[in-house]
Amino acid sequence: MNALAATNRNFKLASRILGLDAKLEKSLLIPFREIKVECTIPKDDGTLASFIGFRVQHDNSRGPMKGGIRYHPEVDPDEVNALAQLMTWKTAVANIPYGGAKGGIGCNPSDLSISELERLTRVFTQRIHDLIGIHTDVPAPDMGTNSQTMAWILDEYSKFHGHSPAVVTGKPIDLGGSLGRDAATGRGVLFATEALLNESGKTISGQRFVIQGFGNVGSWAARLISELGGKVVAVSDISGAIKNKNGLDIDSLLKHVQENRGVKGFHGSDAIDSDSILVEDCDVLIPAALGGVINRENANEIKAKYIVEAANHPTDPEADEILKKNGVVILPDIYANSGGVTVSYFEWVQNIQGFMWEEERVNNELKTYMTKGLKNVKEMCKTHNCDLRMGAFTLGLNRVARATVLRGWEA
Ligand SMILES: NC(=O)C1=CN([C@@H]2O[C@H](COP(=O)(O)OP(=O)(O)OC[C@H]3O[C@@H](n4cnc5c(N)ncnc54)[C@H](O)[C@@H]3O)[C@@H](O)[C@H]2O)C=CC1
Ligand SMILES: O=C(O)CCC(=O)C(=O)O
Repeated sequence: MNALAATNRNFKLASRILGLDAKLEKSLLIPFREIKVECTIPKDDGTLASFIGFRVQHDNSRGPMKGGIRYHPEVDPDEVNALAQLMTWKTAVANIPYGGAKGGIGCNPSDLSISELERLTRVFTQRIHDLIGIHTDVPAPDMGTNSQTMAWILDEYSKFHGHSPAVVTGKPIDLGGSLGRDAATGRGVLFATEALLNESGKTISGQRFVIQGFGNVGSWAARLISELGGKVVAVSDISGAIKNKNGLDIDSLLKHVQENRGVKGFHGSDAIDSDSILVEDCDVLIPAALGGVINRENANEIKAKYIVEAANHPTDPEADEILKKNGVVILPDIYANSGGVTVSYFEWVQNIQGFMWEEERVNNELKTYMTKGLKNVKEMCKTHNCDLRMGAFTLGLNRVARATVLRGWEA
């Protein structure tokens, strides 16, 4: 199922559970604004290359719209729409004062040089600069982008609007980034997993983890899990998949990835088929790469007892049903990966205050938000007798619906 159809389906299920009025439901579903821009750059060899950039601003009833920018060949309008909508529910689940947005450029960043990426980012920023802003829409990194990308956006935006560090988050520390933002999504995944396991008397240590994706989110999750004694038994990235049933040495793997640009060929492991990563034997499966990877084709083969959705929309609704029947517990994306946007919020607050927090404060506040988030989601599950995904969706929708109704529609 396509990402937007899947997201809309979850939205509608949650809306029915809450008994939302049909007109309010329609108003919440339609995005506030969809932007599509042409970005042409000269390549290093002098030839021209054209790309399409998107920014979908889904909802701003609870505050400025917030969400990452993705550089990936599969970026398309439906996917960006779905991701923007998910950001609206995610910021509401986290209870931070934002709405939702997402952007992206259909490109393969590994085919572009650093200077080509810089030109592309600057052209994209020129096209959208008057539609983003500190109190309107605040971008951040996502797949294929990083703190350097945010630095270029900050610089280009500031040419039009004056020095504006709070216009993006996830930027380098030297430009007003927050300590702890780089690790925040992975750390949030760790806190979420810990909170879930603790409910049944389990801890990270002693559990076996499989992680799909070894970029920002997957590698930080792996590092923090192994620091707490969790065994990461298999990981994959675009280069391939590897396994060691006794647990991978994550510190050595991080060095290997830096030197070889991928997990493939890591000496302390055996190579496995990339497609089999999701069905490897483990206690906790963490998808931390693309959307839609858990679907009706592989759901019945999944051996994990828990799935913690570090990626956005990794699980198709059809797979959700199969996994529920098989007793697999899923921590949904709009809660499980909210650590990134939560620390983005701390970064924005620090920029506005002009006061930098210690990393310990950032991490402690993040733990408080993640723990409270699960408690709030579970309360909704109890009230509406539903699973964790619907608990999170009803929590997010209810908060956004209340804000929308309170603001009213007077023209
Ligand atoms: N960066 C952030 O703060 C947040 C990211 N996310 C989500 O987490 C996921 C990962 O994002 P990042 O780590 O930031 O991206 P990244 O670009 O740093 O890393 C992506 C990783 O996925 C791997 N990958 C790509 N295609 C793959 C495939 N077909 N099979 C296996 N691995 C593949 C890449 O090789 C890389 O290791 C995305 O779904 C993103 O939307 C969610 C919340 C916040
Ligand atoms: O940090 C942010 O503002 C957004 C991160 C993001 O794109 C996401 O949570 O999917």
